[in-house]
Amino acid sequence: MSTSPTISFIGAGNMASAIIGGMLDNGYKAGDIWVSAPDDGHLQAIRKRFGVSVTTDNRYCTQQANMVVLAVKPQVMADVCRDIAPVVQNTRPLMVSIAAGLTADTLDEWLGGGLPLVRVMPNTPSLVGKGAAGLFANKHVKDDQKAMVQSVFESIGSALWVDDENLLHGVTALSGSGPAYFFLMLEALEAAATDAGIEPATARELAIQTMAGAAEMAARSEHDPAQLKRNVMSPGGTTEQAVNTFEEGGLRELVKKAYQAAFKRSEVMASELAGKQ
Ligand SMILES: NC(=O)C1=CN([C@@H]2O[C@H](COP(=O)(O)OP(=O)(O)OC[C@H]3O[C@@H](n4cnc5c(N)ncnc54)[C@H](OP(=O)(O)O)[C@@H]3O)[C@@H](O)[C@H]2O)C=CC1
Ligand SMILES: O=C(O)[C@@H]1CCC=N1
Repeated sequence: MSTSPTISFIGAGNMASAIIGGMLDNGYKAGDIWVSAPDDGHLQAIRKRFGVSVTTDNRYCTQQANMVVLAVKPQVMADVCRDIAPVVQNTRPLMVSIAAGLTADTLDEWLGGGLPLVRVMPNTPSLVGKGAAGLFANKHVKDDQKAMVQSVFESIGSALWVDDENLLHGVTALSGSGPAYFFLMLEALEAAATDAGIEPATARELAIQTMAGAAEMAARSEHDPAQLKRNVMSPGGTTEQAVNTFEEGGLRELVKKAYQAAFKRSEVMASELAGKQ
């Protein structure tokens, strides 16, 4: 990390906690991080857990920072942005939104206009340094500001830029929502193995280690996932039976439908919330 910006998070929920936890494990200092949210009890828990500075005052939190991360639900974003607009129009920090759906133009309008703004679609594995984030910069963002936000998200995983903002719908449906798809797979595998008599704790550990091992292999291997799958499928063996069952049950089509449902929801949120007063 070349610089040490002060970074303020507006919102202290699942995603802010995941990003902050990952940053602190990867070289960022608690003293450079501020967090604001309405519930002081919740904030005190965050302060104890991470040692960051906290306040219930979004404007005060915003004022401290070179980089302000908007980490509230899309539905409250308009009110939050309008409230801090006078501050950011004065201090002109780099604004970063991690909200699903909301476009850079909509956010910039709520913030009073003309601000450098990066939209990031991160995911919760950021907490363990294994995040995957897609990033889009509006036209006001300078190269050093791009480097600043990239440095934050690279400290907690992969950070890849897209040059067309519409592609963030596709990133949201892939890596933003994606951890939930794999958690669902873990739940289902664990349940099947437990039904077959394996102790729940044993089933969970074997399932998790298998998923982590498969992901690590896919990341490191020169082969594509299809080949890696074939390498497990001995002709006439057990895996073939399971994979055929998935294929006959329409797993690929189901995954595509699920992906498209998430994509569509991101688009709908963008257009519904753009008109919010
Ligand atoms: N969860 C995920 O996997 C991902 C989420 N996102 C995006 O991240 C954003 C946050 O999601 P997530 O962390 O899951 O949501 P959470 O509900 O966990 O957190 C929302 C936070 O916003 C705070 N908040 C509510 N109103 C205000 C306000 N007026 N001012 C300041 N803070 C406020 C809440 O405060 P309090 O603590 O007091 O209740 C809470 O801390 C969303 O926009 C979502 O689209 C993006 C990628 C992945
Ligand atoms: O479900 C959501 O809307 C957010 C965005 C991606 C992951 N969680």
